[in-house]
Amino acid sequence: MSATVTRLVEIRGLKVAFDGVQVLHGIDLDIAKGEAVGLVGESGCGKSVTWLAALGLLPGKASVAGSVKIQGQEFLGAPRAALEQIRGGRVAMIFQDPSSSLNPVLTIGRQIAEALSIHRGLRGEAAKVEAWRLMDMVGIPDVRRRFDLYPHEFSGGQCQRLMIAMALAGEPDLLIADEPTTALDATIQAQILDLLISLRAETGMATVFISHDLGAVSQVCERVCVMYAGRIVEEGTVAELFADPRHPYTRGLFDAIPSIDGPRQRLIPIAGTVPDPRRLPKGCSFSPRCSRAAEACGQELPPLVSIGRGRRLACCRPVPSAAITAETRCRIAEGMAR
Ligand SMILES: Nc1ncnc2c1ncn2[C@@H]1O[C@H](COP(=O)(O)OP(=O)(O)OP(=O)(O)O)[C@@H](O)[C@H]1O
Repeated sequence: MSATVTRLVEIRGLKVAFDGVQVLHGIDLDIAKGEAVGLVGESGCGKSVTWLAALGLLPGKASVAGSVKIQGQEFLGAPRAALEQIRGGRVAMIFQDPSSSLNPVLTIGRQIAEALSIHRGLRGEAAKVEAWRLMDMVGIPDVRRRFDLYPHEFSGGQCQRLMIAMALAGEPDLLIADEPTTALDATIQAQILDLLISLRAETGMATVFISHDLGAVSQVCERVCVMYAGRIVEEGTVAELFADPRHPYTRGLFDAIPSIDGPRQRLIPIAGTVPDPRRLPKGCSFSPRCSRAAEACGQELPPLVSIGRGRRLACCRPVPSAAITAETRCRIAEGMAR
């Protein structure tokens, strides 16, 4: 975990339930200033809910407990006005489908200018000039003309760039990018990843990158948290985790990366599916799918414990370090290089 002095976000014991069904079981997570952290795991593991809960964006039926401090200020249960001031300002979030977040009946320029007015008090010509600068910064060509276009006049990749421009309007300390490239084709995905990397270098903002794609995470992030069934099960720097994944689930995610090397290497999907939060198995939630599970794994829930500086693991029978096969290493290297 990061030193207190550089801590931007401190999440402790974050729990979420919908209609009495618990989907998040006590997340502890720190983000340091300027750091890029990836959250990976299969669909339904709780990656999005973690951040929607942290930012007070879940629907009213959700019950949320724990503590979320951003720059030392408690976020959970804070008055609505305080939340709104921080959201979109010091903390911004972008989503998978930019077209659903952009207003189709307002020009792009007006939407960015509005964000600048709310978060930085800019109006008129000053807002326009700053909007041009932001559009240019995210790689939109011919910004003066395009300022007056509507969202449908931009491609999917450009709409994601524009969403990022709007997110930057509040000069955020933290950008949460929830599957920002999933809806885009491979070439555009790579361009958006490059953009996120260069913007972080330029602005110094911290980034949380939520993704199924371990390769993309390795490009954008320094640290990764692997989530399963509403819990963090493994955490480490990209270098450590990719060289030595200890949780059988993390290892399974690596084995399930499609190989670009054709049929010579088989993709090995993780057997079974993420459990329904209403019917979580006893003990370790991953144990019914785990090839290493022993009897004890179905009895006791392994706590998330530190196994080294910045490294955490929740597993009774971790993969021995030496057990990573050459084939898995090859997949990992391919994933990182992509
Ligand atoms: N509004 C909601 N009402 C009820 N259950 C919800 C709601 N939002 C999320 N959930 C449940 O919470 C759990 C975690 O969902 P979440 O969206 O965080 O998963 P995820 O890991 O982000 O998956 P994906 O990659 O598909 O977005 C899932 O079981 C999901 O069905």
